[in-house]
Amino acid sequence: MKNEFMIYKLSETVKSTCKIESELFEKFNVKRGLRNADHTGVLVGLTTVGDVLGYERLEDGSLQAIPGKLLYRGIDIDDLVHSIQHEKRTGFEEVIFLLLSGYLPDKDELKQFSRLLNESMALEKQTKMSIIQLEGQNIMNILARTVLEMYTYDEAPDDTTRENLMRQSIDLVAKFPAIIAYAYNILRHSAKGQSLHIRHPNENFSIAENFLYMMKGSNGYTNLDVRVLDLAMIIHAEHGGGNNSTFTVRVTSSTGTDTYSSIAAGIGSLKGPLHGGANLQVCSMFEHLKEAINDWTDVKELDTYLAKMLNREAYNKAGLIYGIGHAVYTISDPRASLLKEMARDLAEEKGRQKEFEFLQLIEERAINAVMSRKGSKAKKQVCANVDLYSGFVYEMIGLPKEVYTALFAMSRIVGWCAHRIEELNFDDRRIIRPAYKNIGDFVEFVSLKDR
Ligand SMILES: CC(=O)SCCNC(=O)CCNC(=O)[C@H](O)C(C)(C)COP(=O)(O)OP(=O)(O)OC[C@H]1O[C@@H](n2cnc3c(N)ncnc32)[C@H](O)[C@@H]1OP(=O)(O)O
Ligand SMILES: O=C([O-])CC(=O)C(=O)O
Repeated sequence: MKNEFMIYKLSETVKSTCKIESELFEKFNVKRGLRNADHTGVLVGLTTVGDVLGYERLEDGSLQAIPGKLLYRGIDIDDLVHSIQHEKRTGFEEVIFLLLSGYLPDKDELKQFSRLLNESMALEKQTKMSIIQLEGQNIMNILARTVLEMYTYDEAPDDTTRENLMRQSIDLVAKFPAIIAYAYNILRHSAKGQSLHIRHPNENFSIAENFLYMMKGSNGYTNLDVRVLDLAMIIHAEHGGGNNSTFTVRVTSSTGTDTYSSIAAGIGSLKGPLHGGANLQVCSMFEHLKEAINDWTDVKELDTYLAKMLNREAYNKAGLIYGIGHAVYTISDPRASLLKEMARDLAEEKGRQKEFEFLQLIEERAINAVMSRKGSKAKKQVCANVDLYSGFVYEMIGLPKEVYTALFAMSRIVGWCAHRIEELNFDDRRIIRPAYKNIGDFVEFVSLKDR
């Protein structure tokens, strides 16, 4: 038997071994996707890091949809972003401080903390060499592998004391930009034959500026690009304990494993097209719709096409419209609204209003398409999520699509670390270990000679 046939034969068995009747989930009261019947999440933990609000529970137990709110250590991100924007400065460093420590730094603390971050940004020679050797296509996989390798260069990799966790967290947050920028430059060099630049991070730059500098060199970006990237990073930094990647970090942390193993698992989760990888999916979908729709203002033409997409007849036949829908948010995702504001302003500046307006129309008609498809059975309102406008914003500041999901990781590493520290430091903590009911039959063992 050829190896291919053996693989085919084994994979055919999956048809029956993975078949689980839908009714059984209800019969055994299984919360599919850890979700209650009304689509709200099953409560599995308590946190003080972030809060994600999309609905209110009324006294009679029913749900009331509300405009989305996101709090970082109790502070509304709308307020954080708007005040930093108003002051025309960068603020990611103070958000890192806030999320890791629980309070906003004063001027001296921020200065010292920023210096500590800057001093930790450069990569070890060995790490640089192994990124060069990897030269892979997917930067998320290179990031995960590099993080796992950082274990080797850490003198106390398995130490889970508070101080060591904080040191490792700061180190990871500081090093992600260089890992991602180097991985991209090596990819560009090997895949597109362009000159290879490995720029040393500048100790006087913010994280956002350092990333742009390491990606593109000092003449490759403007002050506005730095501020836009900084705000986008603030917006993506944290999203409660229940989002798939943070929960993955909390689940793995609950075993007491090392920081690098746990963060690499979070990166793997974030890469998925239903989670952080959706920002890349939105870009491909937007490119596709720009081609497929003749008149970008024709609502009927777009509606017909979106209905085909939901019917699995068009685009990638997944039946999804990327950048739409959220497990918690109903009326709006506050981050999508902030990114949309940024996209509108940038589009005006860069003369790309037509594309912005088309994306905005896609948002409106896609929400309508998903809701109409559900009709009276719709349990929940859908809205645009954080991934709908982020890629368009990144593209307008000249960043290549290969780094979009990695940029999400470059921000969310902060939330992951804050949650890991919490998971390992509250009293009465316990390994996370839910249950799966086995619905298979009991089978008698048959010895090899009798099979
Ligand atoms: C950073 C982030 O992770 S943000 C999310 C990024 N992901 C995407 O943009 C991918 C597209 N969106 C989706 O797949 C989903 O909306 C998710 C995965 C984000 C959330 O999924 P869920 O929590 O299961 O959504 P929710 O419970 O609100 O589902 C409501 C219904 O609308 C449907 N729906 C929700 N979003 C979409 C969508 N974008 N396209 C088609 N149908 C959708 C769901 O299939 C569900 O149908 P069902 O009741 O028959 O199961
Ligand atoms: O909360 C979620 O399920 C996904 C999300 O938006 C995020 O992690 O930013």
